[in-house]
Amino acid sequence: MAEILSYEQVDICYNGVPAVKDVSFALQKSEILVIAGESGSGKSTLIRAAMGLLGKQGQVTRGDIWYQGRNLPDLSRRELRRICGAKIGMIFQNAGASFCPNRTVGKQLYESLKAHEPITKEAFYRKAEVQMKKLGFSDAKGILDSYPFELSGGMQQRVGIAAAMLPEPEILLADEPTSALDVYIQKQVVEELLMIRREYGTSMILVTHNLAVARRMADRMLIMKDGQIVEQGSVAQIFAHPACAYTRQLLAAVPELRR
Ligand SMILES: Nc1ncnc2c1ncn2[C@@H]1O[C@H](COP(=O)(O)OP(=O)(O)OP(=O)(O)O)[C@@H](O)[C@H]1O
Repeated sequence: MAEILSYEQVDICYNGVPAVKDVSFALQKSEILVIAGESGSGKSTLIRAAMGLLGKQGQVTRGDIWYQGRNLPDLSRRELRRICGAKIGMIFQNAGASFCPNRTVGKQLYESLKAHEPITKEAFYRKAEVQMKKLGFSDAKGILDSYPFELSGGMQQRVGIAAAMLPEPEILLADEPTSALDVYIQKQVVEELLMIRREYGTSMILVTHNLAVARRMADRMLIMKDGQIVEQGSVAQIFAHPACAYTRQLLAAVPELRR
């Protein structure tokens, strides 16, 4: 397998206070890597660092994050903008909440794709409909012609994820994409993400508290505590034979992902 994104001995601080300490791991091509661990352990910080989204207080103070031979923390804002979105997409807990209320979903997705690649409106609608159908949307045209308020929260989230896939990024970084959703919609979002990997071979890092989601989706898992990786391994190995006491504690109560 080929490494597509690689963290090497990364330290990250906010206002000089360490949040991530000496973290090394690599994401392989087409792999789904789940990062789990208690609140405040540094999971979101790790993936935000790749996108240059640590804010004014946050800084990678040591180590490298390699993508296509380039160390992401060393890139200028302009260089990073060319990679983020187009090559590395990111989705958040409320991916759908960023839609503007008074323009149709299609218009907004067209504008955001146009920022990454030159494309006519007609070509955009053709592409978006094909892509959304691939991801399990039965009425892609109806959704594109809707205003955001006409879609349920769960549908907005699913469309937000489809939107992140429009430029066909190689990597998708997902920060708690299911945590604001009821279990039924959670399952649809999980299936959508798995379909993305099947259809496009996208590599993913998924941050989640939800170990049922982790079990359904992950090839490999990293367990974080206090800014450090305390355990990593295949999902089968982590669930069947957790080596670390903290991992055993985390796994003690895993709800099933219901239909
Ligand atoms: N903008 C910020 N300014 C200062 N400290 C921050 C900032 N963002 C995060 N931190 C701190 O960095 C540490 C790691 O936070 P982070 O959000 O990465 O953890 P997490 O594991 O993703 O938590 P959660 O599961 O609750 O989202 C925490 O101690 C947090 O308080």
